[in-house]
Amino acid sequence: MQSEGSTDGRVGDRVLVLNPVSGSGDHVKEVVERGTEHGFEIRKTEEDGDASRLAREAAPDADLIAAAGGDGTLNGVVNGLAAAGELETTTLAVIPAGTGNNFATNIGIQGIGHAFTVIEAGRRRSIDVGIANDRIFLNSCIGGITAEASSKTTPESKANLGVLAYVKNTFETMGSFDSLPLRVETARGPNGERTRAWEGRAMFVLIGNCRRFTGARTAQANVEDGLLEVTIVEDAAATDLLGDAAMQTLFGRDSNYIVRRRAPSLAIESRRDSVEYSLDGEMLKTETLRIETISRSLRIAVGDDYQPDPDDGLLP
Ligand SMILES: Nc1ncnc2c1ncn2[C@@H]1O[C@H](COP(=O)(O)OP(=O)(O)OP(=O)(O)O)[C@@H](O)[C@H]1O
Repeated sequence: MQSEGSTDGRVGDRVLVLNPVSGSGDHVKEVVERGTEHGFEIRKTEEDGDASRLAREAAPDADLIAAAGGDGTLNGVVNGLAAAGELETTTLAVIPAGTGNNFATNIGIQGIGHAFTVIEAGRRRSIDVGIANDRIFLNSCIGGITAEASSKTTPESKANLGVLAYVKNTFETMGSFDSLPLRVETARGPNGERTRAWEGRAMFVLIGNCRRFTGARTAQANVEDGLLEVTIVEDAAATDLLGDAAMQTLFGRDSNYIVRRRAPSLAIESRRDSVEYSLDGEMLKTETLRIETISRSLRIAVGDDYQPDPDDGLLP
């Protein structure tokens, strides 16, 4: 671990966890300069797992932890806060320095400079986080995406399409895709009684905490309602899934292949082998996945464009 901006070796009130290789890797100088100016102690990640470890170590003493990197770095930092038991007591700031920066966009943060303006002057909100088995996700948990496809997604494609890029990429890299025999049980009430079940062959299961995947009126879901947006993409072997138009058909509001639910918790069971899930881009392999939200549990600095209820005032 390298540390900059520290005067006495103790963790300061403000700690910035910096991934120096995320995105195109040209953000380091600006983040270090601005971070130091704003009183942050800077800790750079050196390998996988560092974002979580550094955040966990810093959380007991820090009031504010900033994550500079992409969605993966942010995911690590939030998991570190949770591991330290400081999810609700340490404020998180997001400095977008990744490829897609999906989460930063969702909370109204438009760039590195803007992130520091938000840190000093922006609102604080308490938002929901998702937990899949014992791991936290902020944006999404996606089943049916392989690590191979995830790693081959190009930066351009990620920036333009977000999660759809992963879906499209899976088809492009694999040629064909063996759908997953799954049972998905969603709960209706917050106390977890599972009331609805779907069973069949799914190509993908997408669980969104704060981002609408498709057919969306807005780019952001409600991140303070204690609900997850569940989208099951049923096997559609006959469809040509490679074109953008076909993707639109597949994900459009009226598609026959899509099952949509909103639920505070759910369980996904594989009827065959383990399934690979992507949690904000970080992979997890398991046969059974239990997912729930912890409502309004993460205190976070948000930009002016962030809307607590993005549907408010829109026609149904
Ligand atoms: N110093 C480092 N050298 C190499 N890899 C690193 C280093 N620090 C972190 N990593 C790796 O970076 C990955 C996280 O990257 P991150 O998701 O933040 O950026 P990105 O992929 O460019 O952006 P996005 O997820 O927004 O598309 C983690 O898998 C982690 O293992």
